[in-house]
Amino acid sequence: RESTLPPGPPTIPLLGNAHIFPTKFAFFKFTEWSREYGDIYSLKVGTDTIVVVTSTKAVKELIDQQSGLTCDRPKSYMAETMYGDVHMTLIKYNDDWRLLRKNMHPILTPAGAAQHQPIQNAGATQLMYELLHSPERFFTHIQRYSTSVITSIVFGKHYPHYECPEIDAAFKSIHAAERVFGIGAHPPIDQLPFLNYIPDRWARWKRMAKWGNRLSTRIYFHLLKVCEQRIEQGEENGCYLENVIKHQEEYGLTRKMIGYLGGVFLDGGSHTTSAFLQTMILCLIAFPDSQRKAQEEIDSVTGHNRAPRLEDFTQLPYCQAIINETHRFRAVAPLGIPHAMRADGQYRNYILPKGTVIFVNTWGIYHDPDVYDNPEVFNPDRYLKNPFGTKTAVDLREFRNINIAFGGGRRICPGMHLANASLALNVMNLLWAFDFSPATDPGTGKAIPTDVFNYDKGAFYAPVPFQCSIKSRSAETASIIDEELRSAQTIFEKFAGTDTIEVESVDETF
Ligand code: HEM
Repeated sequence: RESTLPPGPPTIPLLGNAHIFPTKFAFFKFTEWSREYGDIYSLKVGTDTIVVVTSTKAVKELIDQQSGLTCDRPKSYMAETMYGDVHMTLIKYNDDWRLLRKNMHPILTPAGAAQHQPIQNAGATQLMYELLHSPERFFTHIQRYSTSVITSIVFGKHYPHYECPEIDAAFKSIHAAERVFGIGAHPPIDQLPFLNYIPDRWARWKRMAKWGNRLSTRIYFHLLKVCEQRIEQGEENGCYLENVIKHQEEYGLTRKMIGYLGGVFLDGGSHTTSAFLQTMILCLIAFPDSQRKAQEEIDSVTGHNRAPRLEDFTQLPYCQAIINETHRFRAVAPLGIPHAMRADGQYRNYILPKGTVIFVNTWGIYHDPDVYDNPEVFNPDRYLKNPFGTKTAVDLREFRNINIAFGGGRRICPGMHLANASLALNVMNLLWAFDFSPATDPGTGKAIPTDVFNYDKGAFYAPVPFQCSIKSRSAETASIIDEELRSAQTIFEKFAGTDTIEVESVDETF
Protein backbone atom coordinates (compact mmCIF):
# COMPACT_ATOMS: atom_id res chain seq x y z
CA ARG A 1 0.00 0.00 0.00
CA GLU A 2 1.35 3.39 -0.99
CA SER A 3 2.13 5.57 2.04
CA THR A 4 -0.12 8.34 0.69
CA LEU A 5 -3.23 6.13 0.90
CA PRO A 6 -5.55 5.79 3.89
CA PRO A 7 -4.58 2.90 6.19
CA GLY A 8 -6.10 -0.55 5.85
CA PRO A 9 -5.63 -4.27 6.50
CA PRO A 10 -2.09 -5.58 5.90
CA THR A 11 -1.36 -6.51 2.28
CA ILE A 12 0.57 -9.41 0.78
CA PRO A 13 2.74 -9.24 -2.35
CA LEU A 14 0.93 -9.14 -5.73
CA LEU A 15 -2.54 -9.79 -4.32
CA GLY A 16 -2.69 -6.91 -1.85
CA ASN A 17 -5.90 -7.64 0.08
CA ALA A 18 -7.53 -9.77 -2.65
CA HIS A 19 -7.14 -12.93 -0.55
CA ILE A 20 -9.24 -11.48 2.30
CA PHE A 21 -11.78 -9.61 0.17
CA PRO A 22 -15.26 -10.69 1.31
CA THR A 23 -17.26 -12.64 -1.27
CA LYS A 24 -20.74 -12.09 0.16
CA PHE A 25 -22.43 -9.54 2.45
CA ALA A 26 -19.24 -7.47 2.04
CA PHE A 27 -20.68 -4.63 4.12
CA PHE A 28 -20.35 -6.69 7.31
CA LYS A 29 -16.60 -7.09 6.83
CA PHE A 30 -16.25 -3.52 5.55
CA THR A 31 -17.96 -2.32 8.72
CA GLU A 32 -15.73 -4.45 10.94
CA TRP A 33 -12.64 -2.97 9.22
CA SER A 34 -14.03 0.55 9.59
CA ARG A 35 -14.13 0.12 13.37
CA GLU A 36 -10.45 -0.87 13.24
CA TYR A 37 -9.04 1.45 10.56
CA GLY A 38 -11.37 4.45 10.75
CA ASP A 39 -14.00 6.22 8.68
CA ILE A 40 -11.80 6.16 5.58
CA TYR A 41 -9.56 3.22 4.88
CA SER A 42 -8.15 1.53 1.80
CA LEU A 43 -7.89 -1.94 0.35
CA LYS A 44 -5.53 -3.07 -2.38
CA VAL A 45 -6.61 -5.57 -5.01
CA GLY A 46 -3.53 -6.15 -7.13
CA THR A 47 -2.37 -2.64 -8.01
CA ASP A 48 -5.87 -1.16 -7.81
CA THR A 49 -7.11 0.82 -4.83
CA ILE A 50 -10.48 0.69 -3.11
CA VAL A 51 -11.47 3.23 -0.49
CA VAL A 52 -14.29 2.63 1.97
CA VAL A 53 -16.01 5.62 3.54
CA THR A 54 -17.94 5.06 6.80
CA SER A 55 -19.07 8.44 8.21
CA THR A 56 -21.56 11.09 7.16
CA LYS A 57 -18.76 13.64 7.45
CA ALA A 58 -16.62 11.82 4.88
CA VAL A 59 -19.62 11.27 2.56
CA LYS A 60 -20.39 14.96 2.69
CA GLU A 61 -16.81 16.10 2.16
CA LEU A 62 -15.69 13.54 -0.40
CA ILE A 63 -18.78 12.36 -2.29
CA ASP A 64 -20.90 15.54 -2.15
CA GLN A 65 -18.45 18.42 -1.93
CA GLN A 66 -15.80 16.90 -4.23
CA SER A 67 -18.40 15.37 -6.51
CA GLY A 68 -16.74 16.65 -9.69
CA LEU A 69 -13.83 14.36 -8.82
CA THR A 70 -15.65 11.40 -7.29
CA CYS A 71 -18.61 10.96 -9.66
CA ASP A 72 -17.10 8.37 -11.98
CA ARG A 73 -17.99 4.68 -11.96
CA PRO A 74 -15.29 1.99 -11.87
CA LYS A 75 -14.34 0.18 -15.05
CA SER A 76 -16.21 -3.09 -14.98
CA TYR A 77 -15.97 -6.02 -17.36
CA MET A 78 -19.23 -7.41 -16.00
CA ALA A 79 -21.14 -4.12 -16.52
CA GLU A 80 -19.74 -3.65 -20.03
CA THR A 81 -20.61 -7.20 -21.02
CA MET A 82 -24.05 -7.17 -19.50
CA TYR A 83 -25.09 -3.63 -20.45
CA GLY A 84 -22.69 -2.30 -23.08
CA ASP A 85 -21.81 1.38 -22.85
CA VAL A 86 -25.14 3.18 -22.39
CA HIS A 87 -26.62 1.93 -19.11
CA MET A 88 -26.71 5.26 -17.27
CA THR A 89 -26.32 3.82 -13.78
CA LEU A 90 -23.06 2.06 -14.48
CA ILE A 91 -21.34 3.99 -17.27
CA LYS A 92 -18.43 6.34 -16.74
CA TYR A 93 -19.12 10.02 -16.10
CA ASN A 94 -19.15 11.25 -19.71
CA ASP A 95 -21.29 13.09 -22.29
CA ASP A 96 -23.60 10.10 -22.74
CA TRP A 97 -24.23 9.99 -18.98
CA ARG A 98 -25.06 13.74 -18.96
CA LEU A 99 -27.41 13.40 -21.91
CA LEU A 100 -29.21 10.39 -20.43
CA ARG A 101 -29.52 11.91 -16.97
CA LYS A 102 -30.85 15.15 -18.47
CA ASN A 103 -33.47 13.16 -20.34
CA MET A 104 -34.72 11.64 -17.09
CA HIS A 105 -35.56 15.01 -15.54
CA PRO A 106 -39.15 15.28 -16.77
CA ILE A 107 -40.04 12.30 -14.60
CA LEU A 108 -37.75 12.59 -11.68
CA THR A 109 -37.57 16.21 -10.50
CA PRO A 110 -39.89 16.95 -7.54
CA ALA A 111 -42.42 18.60 -9.90
CA GLY A 112 -42.10 15.83 -12.50
CA ALA A 113 -42.53 13.11 -9.89
CA ALA A 114 -45.59 14.88 -8.47
CA GLN A 115 -47.37 14.54 -11.82
CA HIS A 116 -47.33 10.79 -11.43
CA GLN A 117 -49.04 10.72 -8.06
CA PRO A 118 -52.38 9.60 -9.49
CA ILE A 119 -50.73 6.46 -10.88
CA GLN A 120 -48.87 5.85 -7.62
CA ASN A 121 -52.09 6.33 -5.64
CA ALA A 122 -54.06 3.97 -7.84
CA GLY A 123 -51.25 1.39 -7.73
CA ALA A 124 -51.01 1.65 -3.93
CA THR A 125 -54.79 1.19 -3.66
CA GLN A 126 -54.52 -1.91 -5.80
CA LEU A 127 -51.81 -3.20 -3.49
CA MET A 128 -54.12 -2.80 -0.46
CA TYR A 129 -56.85 -4.63 -2.38
CA GLU A 130 -54.48 -7.50 -3.16
CA LEU A 131 -53.31 -7.77 0.45
CA LEU A 132 -56.93 -7.77 1.56
CA HIS A 133 -58.01 -10.58 -0.76
CA SER A 134 -54.89 -12.75 -1.13
CA PRO A 135 -52.55 -11.79 1.73
CA GLU A 136 -50.53 -15.01 1.46
CA ARG A 137 -49.00 -13.68 -1.78
CA PHE A 138 -47.97 -10.32 -0.28
CA PHE A 139 -44.37 -10.71 -1.42
CA THR A 140 -45.17 -10.82 -5.13
CA HIS A 141 -48.02 -8.30 -4.80
CA ILE A 142 -45.45 -5.78 -3.60
CA GLN A 143 -43.19 -6.62 -6.55
CA ARG A 144 -46.09 -6.21 -8.94
CA TYR A 145 -46.90 -2.84 -7.40
CA SER A 146 -43.38 -1.43 -7.67
CA THR A 147 -42.88 -2.73 -11.22
CA SER A 148 -46.28 -1.63 -12.45
CA VAL A 149 -45.87 1.93 -11.18
CA ILE A 150 -42.63 2.29 -13.13
CA THR A 151 -43.90 0.57 -16.28
CA SER A 152 -47.10 2.65 -16.25
CA ILE A 153 -45.15 5.91 -16.07
CA VAL A 154 -42.31 4.97 -18.40
CA PHE A 155 -43.85 2.50 -20.88
CA GLY A 156 -47.57 3.15 -20.45
CA LYS A 157 -48.13 -0.43 -19.27
CA HIS A 158 -50.08 -1.28 -16.14
CA TYR A 159 -49.96 -4.84 -14.82
CA PRO A 160 -52.98 -6.08 -12.90
CA HIS A 161 -51.21 -9.37 -11.97
CA TYR A 162 -47.72 -10.47 -11.06
CA GLU A 163 -48.04 -13.67 -13.07
CA CYS A 164 -47.52 -12.40 -16.60
CA PRO A 165 -44.72 -12.83 -19.13
CA GLU A 166 -43.52 -9.21 -19.00
CA ILE A 167 -43.17 -8.95 -15.20
CA ASP A 168 -41.55 -12.35 -15.23
CA ALA A 169 -39.03 -11.18 -17.83
CA ALA A 170 -38.42 -7.91 -15.93
CA PHE A 171 -37.65 -9.74 -12.70
CA LYS A 172 -35.44 -12.26 -14.48
CA SER A 173 -33.40 -9.33 -15.76
CA ILE A 174 -33.26 -7.67 -12.32
CA HIS A 175 -32.28 -10.90 -10.61
CA ALA A 176 -29.62 -11.49 -13.24
CA ALA A 177 -28.16 -8.07 -12.38
CA GLU A 178 -28.27 -9.01 -8.69
CA ARG A 179 -26.17 -12.09 -9.38
CA VAL A 180 -23.82 -10.54 -11.90
CA PHE A 181 -23.01 -7.56 -9.64
CA GLY A 182 -23.02 -9.35 -6.29
CA ILE A 183 -19.61 -8.83 -4.72
CA GLY A 184 -17.65 -12.04 -5.09
CA ALA A 185 -19.65 -13.21 -8.13
CA HIS A 186 -16.48 -13.17 -10.20
CA PRO A 187 -12.70 -13.09 -9.73
CA PRO A 188 -10.98 -9.66 -9.84
CA ILE A 189 -11.06 -9.55 -13.66
CA ASP A 190 -10.75 -5.78 -13.88
CA GLN A 191 -7.59 -5.86 -11.80
CA LEU A 192 -6.17 -8.97 -13.50
CA PRO A 193 -7.15 -8.48 -17.18
CA PHE A 194 -5.26 -11.59 -18.35
CA LEU A 195 -8.21 -13.55 -16.93
CA ASN A 196 -10.18 -12.31 -19.95
CA TYR A 197 -8.22 -14.71 -22.14
CA ILE A 198 -9.77 -17.70 -20.38
CA PRO A 199 -12.32 -19.25 -22.75
CA ASP A 200 -16.01 -19.00 -21.84
CA ARG A 201 -16.38 -22.69 -21.04
CA TRP A 202 -13.96 -22.35 -18.10
CA ALA A 203 -14.94 -18.81 -17.12
CA ARG A 204 -18.31 -19.00 -15.38
CA TRP A 205 -18.41 -15.24 -14.84
CA LYS A 206 -18.15 -14.57 -18.60
CA ARG A 207 -21.08 -16.84 -19.29
CA MET A 208 -22.98 -15.19 -16.46
CA ALA A 209 -22.45 -11.65 -17.82
CA LYS A 210 -23.57 -12.74 -21.32
CA TRP A 211 -26.60 -14.45 -19.80
CA GLY A 212 -27.40 -11.19 -17.99
CA ASN A 213 -27.10 -9.35 -21.31
CA ARG A 214 -29.61 -11.67 -22.99
CA LEU A 215 -32.11 -11.30 -20.16
CA SER A 216 -31.83 -7.53 -19.80
CA THR A 217 -31.86 -6.59 -23.49
CA ARG A 218 -34.82 -8.91 -24.06
CA ILE A 219 -37.12 -6.95 -21.73
CA TYR A 220 -35.68 -3.47 -22.41
CA PHE A 221 -36.18 -3.74 -26.17
CA HIS A 222 -39.45 -5.59 -25.86
CA LEU A 223 -40.92 -2.66 -23.89
CA LEU A 224 -39.36 -0.14 -26.28
CA LYS A 225 -40.95 -1.93 -29.23
CA VAL A 226 -44.34 -1.92 -27.52
CA CYS A 227 -44.14 1.91 -27.28
CA GLU A 228 -42.91 2.23 -30.89
CA GLN A 229 -45.80 0.10 -32.13
CA ARG A 230 -48.31 2.17 -30.18
CA ILE A 231 -47.00 5.32 -31.87
CA GLU A 232 -47.09 3.67 -35.32
CA GLN A 233 -50.68 2.59 -34.77
CA GLY A 234 -51.76 5.99 -33.44
CA GLU A 235 -52.63 4.50 -30.05
CA GLU A 236 -50.36 6.53 -27.81
CA ASN A 237 -51.26 6.84 -24.13
CA GLY A 238 -48.86 9.66 -23.25
CA CYS A 239 -46.18 7.68 -21.42
CA TYR A 240 -42.65 9.01 -20.92
CA LEU A 241 -40.92 6.81 -23.48
CA GLU A 242 -43.34 7.67 -26.29
CA ASN A 243 -42.34 11.29 -25.90
CA VAL A 244 -38.64 10.43 -25.97
CA ILE A 245 -39.08 8.27 -29.09
CA LYS A 246 -40.92 11.06 -30.88
CA HIS A 247 -38.17 13.58 -30.04
CA GLN A 248 -35.30 11.17 -30.55
CA GLU A 249 -33.41 13.37 -33.02
CA GLU A 250 -33.99 16.60 -31.14
CA TYR A 251 -32.76 14.96 -27.92
CA GLY A 252 -29.73 13.47 -29.70
CA LEU A 253 -30.45 9.89 -28.62
CA THR A 254 -29.90 6.66 -30.53
CA ARG A 255 -32.51 3.85 -30.41
CA LYS A 256 -30.13 1.81 -28.27
CA MET A 257 -29.87 4.68 -25.77
CA ILE A 258 -33.65 4.94 -25.56
CA GLY A 259 -33.98 1.21 -24.94
CA TYR A 260 -31.46 1.40 -22.11
CA LEU A 261 -33.02 4.57 -20.71
CA GLY A 262 -36.26 2.67 -20.19
CA GLY A 263 -34.30 -0.27 -18.78
CA VAL A 264 -32.53 1.91 -16.23
CA PHE A 265 -35.88 3.04 -14.85
CA LEU A 266 -37.05 -0.53 -14.62
CA ASP A 267 -33.89 -1.70 -12.84
CA GLY A 268 -33.58 1.35 -10.60
CA GLY A 269 -37.19 1.73 -9.59
CA SER A 270 -38.76 -1.62 -9.17
CA HIS A 271 -36.66 -3.91 -6.98
CA THR A 272 -35.46 -1.08 -4.70
CA THR A 273 -38.97 0.01 -3.75
CA SER A 274 -40.24 -3.53 -3.29
CA ALA A 275 -37.22 -4.56 -1.18
CA PHE A 276 -37.82 -1.56 1.06
CA LEU A 277 -41.51 -2.36 1.59
CA GLN A 278 -40.82 -6.04 2.21
CA THR A 279 -38.19 -5.10 4.79
CA MET A 280 -40.58 -2.69 6.43
CA ILE A 281 -43.18 -5.41 6.90
CA LEU A 282 -40.52 -7.72 8.33
CA CYS A 283 -39.58 -5.01 10.86
CA LEU A 284 -43.21 -4.33 11.81
CA ILE A 285 -43.60 -8.01 12.63
CA ALA A 286 -40.35 -8.26 14.53
CA PHE A 287 -40.92 -5.01 16.45
CA PRO A 288 -44.70 -4.88 17.06
CA ASP A 289 -44.56 -1.84 19.38
CA SER A 290 -43.58 0.34 16.41
CA GLN A 291 -46.51 -1.00 14.44
CA ARG A 292 -48.94 -0.20 17.22
CA LYS A 293 -47.60 3.34 17.69
CA ALA A 294 -47.80 4.08 13.96
CA GLN A 295 -51.37 2.76 13.79
CA GLU A 296 -52.43 4.94 16.72
CA GLU A 297 -50.92 7.94 14.98
CA ILE A 298 -52.66 7.26 11.66
CA ASP A 299 -55.99 6.55 13.32
CA SER A 300 -55.79 9.91 15.07
CA VAL A 301 -55.38 11.69 11.71
CA THR A 302 -57.53 9.71 9.26
CA GLY A 303 -59.79 7.55 11.45
CA HIS A 304 -61.31 4.47 9.83
CA ASN A 305 -63.66 6.34 7.53
CA ARG A 306 -61.25 7.29 4.81
CA ALA A 307 -57.95 6.02 3.40
CA PRO A 308 -54.78 8.08 3.98
CA ARG A 309 -53.72 10.63 1.36
CA LEU A 310 -50.22 11.85 0.57
CA GLU A 311 -51.06 15.25 2.14
CA ASP A 312 -51.55 13.48 5.50
CA PHE A 313 -47.92 12.47 5.62
CA THR A 314 -46.66 15.79 7.04
CA GLN A 315 -48.88 15.23 10.08
CA LEU A 316 -47.48 11.76 10.73
CA PRO A 317 -44.03 12.08 12.32
CA TYR A 318 -44.03 8.48 13.53
CA CYS A 319 -44.71 7.13 10.02
CA GLN A 320 -41.91 9.36 8.72
CA ALA A 321 -39.70 7.89 11.45
CA ILE A 322 -40.60 4.36 10.33
CA ILE A 323 -39.31 5.17 6.85
CA ASN A 324 -36.08 6.68 8.18
CA GLU A 325 -35.57 3.77 10.52
CA THR A 326 -36.16 1.20 7.76
CA HIS A 327 -33.51 2.91 5.61
CA ARG A 328 -31.17 2.91 8.60
CA PHE A 329 -31.83 -0.60 9.84
CA ARG A 330 -31.73 -2.44 6.49
CA ALA A 331 -30.54 -0.14 3.68
CA VAL A 332 -31.57 -1.52 0.29
CA ALA A 333 -28.09 -0.71 -1.04
CA PRO A 334 -25.80 -1.20 1.98
CA LEU A 335 -22.73 -0.21 -0.07
CA GLY A 336 -24.51 2.11 -2.50
CA ILE A 337 -23.24 1.81 -6.06
CA PRO A 338 -19.45 2.25 -6.23
CA HIS A 339 -18.06 5.62 -7.32
CA ALA A 340 -14.58 6.15 -8.77
CA MET A 341 -12.05 8.99 -8.87
CA ARG A 342 -11.96 10.80 -12.26
CA ALA A 343 -8.45 12.14 -11.58
CA ASP A 344 -5.92 12.13 -8.74
CA GLY A 345 -7.29 14.03 -5.75
CA GLN A 346 -6.63 14.82 -2.14
CA TYR A 347 -8.81 14.14 0.87
CA ARG A 348 -7.55 14.91 4.38
CA ASN A 349 -3.86 14.02 4.16
CA TYR A 350 -4.34 11.27 1.62
CA ILE A 351 -3.83 11.17 -2.15
CA LEU A 352 -6.50 9.13 -3.92
CA PRO A 353 -5.25 8.17 -7.37
CA LYS A 354 -7.38 8.37 -10.54
CA GLY A 355 -9.51 5.24 -10.84
CA THR A 356 -9.69 4.60 -7.08
CA VAL A 357 -12.99 2.86 -6.37
CA ILE A 358 -15.00 4.44 -3.54
CA PHE A 359 -17.66 2.58 -1.56
CA VAL A 360 -20.04 4.51 0.67
CA ASN A 361 -20.54 2.07 3.52
CA THR A 362 -24.11 3.03 4.34
CA TRP A 363 -24.50 -0.04 6.52
CA GLY A 364 -21.47 0.84 8.63
CA ILE A 365 -22.60 4.45 9.01
CA TYR A 366 -26.11 3.47 10.05
CA HIS A 367 -24.95 0.79 12.49
CA ASP A 368 -22.26 2.83 14.23
CA PRO A 369 -22.74 2.51 18.02
CA ASP A 370 -20.92 5.84 18.52
CA VAL A 371 -23.67 7.55 16.51
CA TYR A 372 -26.82 5.52 17.26
CA ASP A 373 -28.07 4.05 20.52
CA ASN A 374 -28.54 0.29 20.12
CA PRO A 375 -28.11 0.37 16.33
CA GLU A 376 -29.17 -3.28 15.99
CA VAL A 377 -32.65 -2.49 17.31
CA PHE A 378 -35.41 -1.21 14.99
CA ASN A 379 -36.54 1.83 16.93
CA PRO A 380 -38.27 4.62 14.95
CA ASP A 381 -38.62 6.66 18.17
CA ARG A 382 -34.98 7.70 17.79
CA TYR A 383 -36.07 9.92 14.87
CA LEU A 384 -38.60 11.75 17.05
CA LYS A 385 -35.79 12.97 19.30
CA ASN A 386 -33.80 14.58 16.49
CA PRO A 387 -34.17 14.59 12.70
CA PHE A 388 -31.20 12.27 12.19
CA GLY A 389 -32.02 9.78 14.93
CA THR A 390 -28.59 10.06 16.54
CA LYS A 391 -27.34 10.12 20.11
CA THR A 392 -27.57 13.56 21.67
CA ALA A 393 -23.82 14.27 21.67
CA VAL A 394 -23.41 13.74 17.91
CA ASP A 395 -22.61 16.83 15.81
CA LEU A 396 -25.59 17.20 13.47
CA ARG A 397 -23.72 19.57 11.14
CA GLU A 398 -22.09 16.47 9.67
CA PHE A 399 -25.48 15.25 8.40
CA ARG A 400 -27.37 16.34 5.31
CA ASN A 401 -31.11 16.37 4.71
CA ILE A 402 -31.17 13.85 1.87
CA ASN A 403 -30.93 10.35 3.24
CA ILE A 404 -27.57 8.72 2.48
CA ALA A 405 -29.52 5.59 1.49
CA PHE A 406 -29.89 7.40 -1.86
CA GLY A 407 -26.13 7.84 -2.35
CA GLY A 408 -24.55 11.21 -3.05
CA GLY A 409 -22.88 13.76 -5.30
CA ARG A 410 -23.73 13.99 -8.99
CA ARG A 411 -24.71 10.33 -9.03
CA ILE A 412 -27.28 10.68 -6.27
CA CYS A 413 -30.38 8.56 -6.93
CA PRO A 414 -32.48 10.57 -9.40
CA GLY A 415 -35.52 8.45 -8.48
CA MET A 416 -35.64 9.53 -4.84
CA HIS A 417 -38.67 11.86 -5.17
CA LEU A 418 -40.68 9.18 -6.91
CA ALA A 419 -39.46 6.64 -4.34
CA ASN A 420 -40.23 8.90 -1.36
CA ALA A 421 -43.82 9.39 -2.53
CA SER A 422 -44.23 5.64 -3.02
CA LEU A 423 -42.83 4.82 0.40
CA ALA A 424 -44.93 7.48 2.15
CA LEU A 425 -48.16 6.34 0.50
CA ASN A 426 -47.58 2.69 1.25
CA VAL A 427 -46.42 3.12 4.83
CA MET A 428 -49.61 5.02 5.58
CA ASN A 429 -51.89 2.71 3.62
CA LEU A 430 -50.50 -0.54 4.96
CA LEU A 431 -50.53 0.53 8.58
CA TRP A 432 -53.98 2.07 8.26
CA ALA A 433 -55.46 -1.04 6.67
CA PHE A 434 -53.72 -4.07 8.18
CA ASP A 435 -52.31 -5.79 11.24
CA PHE A 436 -49.08 -7.59 10.47
CA SER A 437 -47.92 -10.44 12.72
CA PRO A 438 -45.78 -13.58 12.48
CA ALA A 439 -47.32 -16.51 10.63
CA THR A 440 -48.36 -19.51 12.70
CA ASP A 441 -46.75 -22.89 12.20
CA PRO A 442 -49.69 -25.19 11.35
CA GLY A 443 -47.92 -28.15 12.97
CA THR A 444 -47.12 -26.63 16.39
CA GLY A 445 -49.67 -23.79 16.42
CA LYS A 446 -46.87 -21.47 17.51
CA ALA A 447 -45.68 -18.24 15.88
CA ILE A 448 -42.87 -18.75 13.35
CA PRO A 449 -39.86 -16.75 14.64
CA THR A 450 -39.01 -13.69 12.54
CA ASP A 451 -35.44 -13.64 11.25
CA VAL A 452 -34.32 -10.09 10.46
CA PHE A 453 -31.04 -11.37 8.99
CA ASN A 454 -32.46 -13.77 6.40
CA TYR A 455 -31.52 -11.69 3.35
CA ASP A 456 -30.46 -12.32 -0.26
CA LYS A 457 -26.76 -12.15 -0.87
CA GLY A 458 -27.05 -10.24 -4.16
CA ALA A 459 -26.07 -6.66 -4.95
CA PHE A 460 -29.19 -5.31 -3.18
CA TYR A 461 -30.21 -6.24 0.34
CA ALA A 462 -33.71 -7.71 0.06
CA PRO A 463 -35.31 -10.16 2.51
CA VAL A 464 -35.66 -13.77 1.46
CA PRO A 465 -39.42 -14.42 1.02
CA PHE A 466 -40.98 -14.95 4.44
CA GLN A 467 -44.45 -15.79 5.69
CA CYS A 468 -46.60 -13.50 7.75
CA SER A 469 -50.18 -12.99 8.81
CA ILE A 470 -51.88 -9.93 7.29
CA LYS A 471 -55.35 -9.16 8.64
CA SER A 472 -57.71 -6.34 7.83
CA ARG A 473 -58.03 -3.96 10.81
CA SER A 474 -61.76 -3.35 10.42
CA ALA A 475 -64.76 -4.02 8.22
CA GLU A 476 -64.94 -0.28 7.42
CA THR A 477 -61.38 -0.11 6.10
CA ALA A 478 -61.95 -3.26 4.04
CA SER A 479 -65.01 -1.82 2.32
CA ILE A 480 -63.23 1.52 1.71
CA ILE A 481 -60.43 -0.37 -0.06
CA ASP A 482 -62.90 -2.18 -2.33
CA GLU A 483 -64.60 1.10 -3.12
CA GLU A 484 -61.34 3.00 -3.74
CA LEU A 485 -60.20 0.33 -6.16
CA ARG A 486 -63.38 0.83 -8.16
CA SER A 487 -62.63 4.59 -8.34
CA ALA A 488 -59.01 3.88 -9.32
CA GLN A 489 -60.25 2.18 -12.49
CA THR A 490 -60.54 5.61 -14.11
CA ILE A 491 -56.76 5.94 -13.79
CA PHE A 492 -56.13 2.41 -15.09
CA GLU A 493 -58.47 2.96 -18.05
CA LYS A 494 -55.74 5.02 -19.67
CA PHE A 495 -53.79 1.80 -20.05
CA ALA A 496 -56.64 -0.24 -21.45
CA GLY A 497 -55.50 -2.34 -24.38
CA THR A 498 -51.95 -2.63 -23.07
CA ASP A 499 -52.46 -6.11 -21.68
CA THR A 500 -49.41 -8.21 -21.18
CA ILE A 501 -47.97 -9.89 -24.24
CA GLU A 502 -45.50 -12.70 -24.79
CA VAL A 503 -41.83 -11.78 -24.73
CA GLU A 504 -39.23 -13.27 -27.03
CA SER A 505 -37.73 -16.45 -25.64
CA VAL A 506 -33.98 -16.44 -25.04
CA ASP A 507 -31.57 -18.96 -23.60
CA GLU A 508 -32.10 -18.49 -19.86
CA THR A 509 -29.23 -20.72 -18.76
CA PHE A 510 -25.53 -19.95 -18.48
C1 HEM B 1 -36.14 2.89 -1.95
C2 HEM B 1 -35.89 3.27 -3.17
C3 HEM B 1 -34.52 3.55 -3.74
C4 HEM B 1 -33.28 3.50 -3.15
C5 HEM B 1 -32.93 3.14 -1.71
C6 HEM B 1 -32.31 3.87 -4.16
C7 HEM B 1 -30.94 3.95 -3.94
C8 HEM B 1 -30.03 4.31 -4.89
C9 HEM B 1 -28.60 4.42 -4.67
C10 HEM B 1 -27.88 4.15 -3.35
C11 HEM B 1 -28.03 4.81 -5.83
C12 HEM B 1 -26.54 5.07 -6.08
C13 HEM B 1 -26.23 6.54 -5.90
C14 HEM B 1 -24.76 6.86 -5.97
O1 HEM B 1 -24.08 6.36 -6.85
O2 HEM B 1 -24.28 7.60 -5.09
C15 HEM B 1 -29.07 4.93 -6.82
C16 HEM B 1 -28.88 5.29 -8.14
C17 HEM B 1 -29.87 5.34 -9.07
N1 HEM B 1 -31.22 5.18 -8.85
FE1 HEM B 1 -32.12 4.78 -7.07
N2 HEM B 1 -32.97 4.13 -5.32
C18 HEM B 1 -34.33 3.96 -5.12
C19 HEM B 1 -35.34 4.15 -6.03
C20 HEM B 1 -35.16 4.53 -7.35
C21 HEM B 1 -36.22 4.78 -8.31
C22 HEM B 1 -37.72 4.71 -7.98
C23 HEM B 1 -35.62 5.07 -9.51
C24 HEM B 1 -36.22 5.41 -10.84
C25 HEM B 1 -37.44 5.45 -11.15
C26 HEM B 1 -34.19 5.01 -9.30
C27 HEM B 1 -33.24 5.24 -10.27
C28 HEM B 1 -31.87 5.30 -10.06
C29 HEM B 1 -30.89 5.56 -11.11
C30 HEM B 1 -31.19 5.77 -12.59
C31 HEM B 1 -29.63 5.59 -10.49
C32 HEM B 1 -28.28 5.81 -11.16
C33 HEM B 1 -27.84 7.27 -11.05
C34 HEM B 1 -26.52 7.56 -11.75
O3 HEM B 1 -25.64 6.70 -11.83
O4 HEM B 1 -26.35 8.70 -12.21
N3 HEM B 1 -33.95 4.70 -7.98
N4 HEM B 1 -30.29 4.64 -6.23
